[in-house]
Amino acid sequence: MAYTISASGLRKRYGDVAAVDGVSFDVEAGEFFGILGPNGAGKTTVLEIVEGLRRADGGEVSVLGLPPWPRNPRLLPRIGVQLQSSAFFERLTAREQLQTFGSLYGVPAARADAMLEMVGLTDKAGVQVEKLSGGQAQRLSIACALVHDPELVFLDEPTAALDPQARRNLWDVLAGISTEGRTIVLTTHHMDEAESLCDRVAIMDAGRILQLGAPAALVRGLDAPARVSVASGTLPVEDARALPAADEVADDGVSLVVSTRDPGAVVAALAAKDALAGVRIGGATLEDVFLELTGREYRA
Ligand SMILES: Nc1ncnc2c1ncn2[C@@H]1O[C@H](COP(=O)(O)OP(=O)(O)OP(=O)(O)O)[C@@H](O)[C@H]1O
Repeated sequence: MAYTISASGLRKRYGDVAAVDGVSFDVEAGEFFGILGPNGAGKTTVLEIVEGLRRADGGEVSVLGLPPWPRNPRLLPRIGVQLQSSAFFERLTAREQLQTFGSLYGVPAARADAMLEMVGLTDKAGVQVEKLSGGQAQRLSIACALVHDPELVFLDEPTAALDPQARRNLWDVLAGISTEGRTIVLTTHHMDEAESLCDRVAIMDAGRILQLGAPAALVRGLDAPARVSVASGTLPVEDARALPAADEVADDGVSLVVSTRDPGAVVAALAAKDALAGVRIGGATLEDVFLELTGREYRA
């Protein structure tokens, strides 16, 4: 099968730092693919190599069947790139900014308004870019990356520095653009973002891919216990330890948390004791996968 992106054995070194240390992955057409990892993991460097912005020291990469390096003009109309720091013309309005980008690709000026609507910025069409909020500017930069209707889109930490609500709004936009067979590659250091948006994720750390797969498959592969929590003081810790199917119990003064492989049995036993105040049940997450892989807390 012809992959939209095929990378094998990519390497890039900056002085003593092996920023990318043998990275291989394939992305299928129409996939929403995430590269997930903490700061400095090498995500941006991988993306830049694939985009044709940076030359690898070693390895092979093909994008839409073509080598991206040396910079390949035939690829440019087919890919959209949203960089971490967007270079806007600050005095232009949001609409003018999009029209300017679009004109580089021969896109009709009218498309600017359709793009503004897609990212929820119609009411900001006449506002100068320098007056947009961080979240609005991020949405505009995504619209700029999409103005020429590329079949493959790269988004480098599109929700960085956004508040939780703006992040959620942007997730809706990103889920929306992942249609019509478009392929999206996104880097993020938010586990929940990758879990919610991506068909498959590559978890990177220190220049390597540690694990690659569908988020749910990675989490299921862990076979990690679920956590049932109730408000602290709802029942004594000793009683919680005696519950059927309780593996571990911890009480931090706010919540009493029972780790278990059988959350149904724990909840039923708590119900029988009338001890369900503030009950919550949580399964393992990608964060647990990262912890398992690296033996340490995730450092975003
Ligand atoms: N132009 C450069 N010159 C020297 N070192 C660099 C350069 N770009 C990146 N590095 C180093 O390479 C490593 C990987 O950086 P990279 O930006 O690819 O990571 P990242 O996962 O994208 O991080 P972040 O989440 O902070 O963007 C880091 O140690 C970084 O300091």
